[in-house]
Amino acid sequence: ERPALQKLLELLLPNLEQKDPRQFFAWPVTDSIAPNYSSIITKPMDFSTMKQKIEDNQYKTLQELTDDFVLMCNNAMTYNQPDTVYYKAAKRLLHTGLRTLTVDKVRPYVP
Ligand SMILES: NC(=O)c1ccc2nc(N)sc2c1
Repeated sequence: ERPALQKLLELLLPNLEQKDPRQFFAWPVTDSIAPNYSSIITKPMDFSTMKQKIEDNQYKTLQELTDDFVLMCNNAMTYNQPDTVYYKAAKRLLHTGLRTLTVDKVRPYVP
């Protein structure tokens, strides 16, 4: 049986993945493409892992998925230097992705 939250997350994830057209965040980063990655980044995260966690019903709230999304972006801004395509893509993804995940609480709706 698929809980309502799981269905919502299955709808949201593709929207976030589309914001990463170069698929820098699609799969776990390997030490072969990123030297010493596993010794620098203690909690790796990527979209394929997030998808598996959704399917395994491991997210109990939207905030938990949001936390993994932020972790994924911050990892890239930790490992990669600011002048790299990876850092710049992570910074942009973080901001555009958070708009999708965060209902706009700043300006309450005035009917
Ligand atoms: N998500 C990342 O931090 C990331 C992704 C891909 C990639 N390819 C490299 N040669 S370094 C690198 C870092």
